[in-house]
Amino acid sequence: MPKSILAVNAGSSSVKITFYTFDNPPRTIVDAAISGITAPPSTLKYQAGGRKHKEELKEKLSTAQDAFKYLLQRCFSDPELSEVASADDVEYICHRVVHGGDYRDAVEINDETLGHLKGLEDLAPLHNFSALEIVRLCKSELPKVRSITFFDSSFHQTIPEAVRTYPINQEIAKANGLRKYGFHGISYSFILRSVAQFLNKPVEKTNLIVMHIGSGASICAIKDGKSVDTSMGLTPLAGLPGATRSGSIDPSLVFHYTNEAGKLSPASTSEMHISTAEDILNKQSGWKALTGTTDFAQIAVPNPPSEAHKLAFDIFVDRIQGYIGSYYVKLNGELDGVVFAGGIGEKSALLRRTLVDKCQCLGLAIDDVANDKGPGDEETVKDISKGSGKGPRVLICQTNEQVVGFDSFGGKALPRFPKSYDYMQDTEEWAIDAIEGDRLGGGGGIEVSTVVLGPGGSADLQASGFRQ
Ligand SMILES: Nc1ncnc2c1ncn2[C@@H]1O[C@H](COP(=O)(O)OP(=O)(O)O)[C@@H](O)[C@H]1O
Ligand SMILES: CC(=O)OP(=O)(O)O
Ligand SMILES: [Mg+2]
Repeated sequence: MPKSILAVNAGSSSVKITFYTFDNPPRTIVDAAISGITAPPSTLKYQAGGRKHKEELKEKLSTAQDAFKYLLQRCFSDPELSEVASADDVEYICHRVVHGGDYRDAVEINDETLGHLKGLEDLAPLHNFSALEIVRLCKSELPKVRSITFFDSSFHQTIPEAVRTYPINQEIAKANGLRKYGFHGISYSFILRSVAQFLNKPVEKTNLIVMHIGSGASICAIKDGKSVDTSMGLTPLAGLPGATRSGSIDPSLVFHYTNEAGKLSPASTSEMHISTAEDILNKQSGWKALTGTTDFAQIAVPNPPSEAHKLAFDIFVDRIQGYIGSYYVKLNGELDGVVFAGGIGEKSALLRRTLVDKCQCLGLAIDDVANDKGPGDEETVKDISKGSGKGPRVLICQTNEQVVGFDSFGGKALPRFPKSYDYMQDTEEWAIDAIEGDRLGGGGGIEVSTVVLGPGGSADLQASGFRQ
């Protein structure tokens, strides 16, 4: 029986896994997620074929590793899932890792790469630690399955030097890797391809301002298909506020907030170190600190339940508006579209309308009916602009961080795809572009093997190829 690909997305409080077939396009075999790991009881969502299931779990799952083991067992023991009955049915495990440091491409896990990634753990403690715990678990307990890590930061390697450099002592900055990295890149890469295809434009001629706004929120300026700036920085804390994150603040604020700022937080473990300041700004700020809820659906309502809820909404709108203005100028006003994505971006019609109204001077306008309706289940990109096509489009994109792009896995042949380049001739133009693209590190004489997982219906393998 052909083997499957397992995609894993370990967040700070949730773990999501999806098994895909190797078909073209790939079929989702099963989608399973556990949320609320840090705030029990945990909730399981499970979807396989036509079966959908949600339950509160009695089991105490306090770490991402526990949640991953539980999910894996649940899938392997499902009698209706003959395709994934054990680890023998899995060829690759593709992990979303938020911080990839200087890695431009996805990497296969071995002792060397794992050692390097361990060195980055402290830079994204809320994210990398849980992802790498799962990578380590896979390495020890599923040793025959190859693990490949895909980085949120890779997409932003194109950010120019003046944008990514902090004006601090450069020797110290270089020695410690202190620069802007940017995150949510797996999502931005999916959105870029989906939107370019939707607008019928080549990726490398597409200019967008994209918002990935969920419980972690960021915004990205994309010029000619490349990230030129993004709001997150050295860590995912910078930029926009989020469910529990402050976003950008005056850095000296922490020393006025508490004189314990530099001490280790009680949340630290022997392997994971978080300072008190990091803990406060990452986990005890944002909507939660302002309103008591981390659920933006309770904040983005026409009649907010309190002044604090209204303030939280206004703060978010203000910060996003500031970035849109700045990025519009950075893109020289040459903008194809403004894209809303992520849990809030995809679901909050109120936030979209408020923001677009505030950005009217840039030529943005929204169609209220289309905006209120939002995208259908199968609609990856939806145009909600008003007017006949003049001015930048206002779009919603239902992003997908599970469908990681193998396109950046340059320089290594994936044995499951020993197909010739011909295999791709009938695929979408953009997929071929991606194979040819410079981010692949491909080109004359270098062996490149690529599987581009991209948009289109239910999110999908668009092409696979192999080139000498
Ligand atoms: N209808 C809605 N209006 C506003 N926010 C919403 C709505 N539905 C969900 N959300 C918010 O989306 C966020 C989750 O976004 P998501 O991108 O899925 O999260 P994560 O960053 O955890 O991956 C939560 O803050 C949730 O409250
Ligand atoms: C990078 C980041 O903030 O990720 P998430 O939105 O999943 O927390
Ligand atoms: Mg997210």
